[in-house]
Amino acid sequence: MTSAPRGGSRIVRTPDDHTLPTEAITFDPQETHTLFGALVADLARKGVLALHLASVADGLDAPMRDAFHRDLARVLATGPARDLPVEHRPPAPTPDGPGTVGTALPGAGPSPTPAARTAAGLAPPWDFGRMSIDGPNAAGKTTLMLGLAHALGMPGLDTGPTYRAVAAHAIPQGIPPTDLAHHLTIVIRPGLAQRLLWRGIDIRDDDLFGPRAGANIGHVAGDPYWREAIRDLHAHICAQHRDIVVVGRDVAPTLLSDATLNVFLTADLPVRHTRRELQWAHHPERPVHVDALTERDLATRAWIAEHRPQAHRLDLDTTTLRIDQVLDTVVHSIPG
Ligand SMILES: Nc1ncnc2c1ncn2[C@@H]1O[C@H](COP(=O)(O)OP(=O)(O)O)[C@@H](O)[C@H]1O
Ligand SMILES: Nc1ccn([C@H]2C[C@H](O)[C@@H](COP(=O)(O)OP(=O)(O)O)O2)c(=O)n1
Repeated sequence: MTSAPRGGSRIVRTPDDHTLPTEAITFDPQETHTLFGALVADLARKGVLALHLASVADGLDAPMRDAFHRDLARVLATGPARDLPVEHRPPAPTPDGPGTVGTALPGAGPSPTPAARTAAGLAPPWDFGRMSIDGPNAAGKTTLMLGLAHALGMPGLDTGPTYRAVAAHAIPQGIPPTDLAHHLTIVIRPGLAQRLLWRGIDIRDDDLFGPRAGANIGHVAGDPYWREAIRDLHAHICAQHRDIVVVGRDVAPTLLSDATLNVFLTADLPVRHTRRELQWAHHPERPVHVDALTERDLATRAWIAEHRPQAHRLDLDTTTLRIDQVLDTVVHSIPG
């Protein structure tokens, strides 16, 4: 299949050794050099600090890391960001430090301003703004979010797992929608995968994709009270971030109607089905469930087309695109 990743999956270890999903970031080693060259050039043009670029390379194996640093050094030597320092590891965010934002985590607070973050060496001097990624299941939304978040040093919020957490925990425990924020904590940090905690304890992926979640997810997604409670929780997080990437099914119309970029991502149904099959190849207990575009997907797509100016929207069919090509296309579509 042409759209299948050719380079194989790699585990990417983030600075605090949090491991991103193996399937999240896939590179074709043959094309690594040009991939990084193009990506780095574009990011450098936009003034991203080298330390964030360097963090992309932290988990790569040696040849790929070398290729990345060669590209980075070349771009920094010749490009607009040549005066910026090259550091190879960003300071690891601490649980209550300025890189952490949660909803109910003790000590968590709003992001500092970009200027304060730049002064602390934590963030790019350039705001990417808020970006949304909507689309049907297995279109590659979460993968794109992780790529953008990791490459740009931005926090990423995946809204789907909140629906799953409600289905796995709140519904079986009889928690009403109005109490959700007392029980569920969402922690997002620049460049790192998000954490969901139920009453302070990390929720395992096996719970999010387990039979209880599967049995209740349809009810949660179809219940306007739950949708409102979940949306409020996510809106609270979005309000704390000037730059963030948010993934879901209706993020553009309900959460980020004035985003820097609203992306609608899709791919043909058989391709999405194959992607999910590959993704769950080592999890035979997880159902491979891929739908045609739902009414909600179509409504979101239509909303973006109707309400967002051309510079702020991207409708991308990824059927024949590799992950790195999707990431590259989106990075090049960020206005500014
Ligand atoms: N462009 C692509 N080509 C091939 N595989 C992809 C592509 N984008 C994502 N994938 C793979 O497809 C699977 C589903 O992607 P995911 O990001 O979880 O989709 P979504 O969040 O839209 O449900 C993952 O295993 C991912 O690695
Ligand atoms: N913004 C959102 C995010 C997810 N949902 C729904 C859609 C799915 O049924 C569940 C789980 O989301 P998830 O992102 O895991 O979806 P898939 O497994 O890709 O179908 O939540 C939603 O209705 N609105």
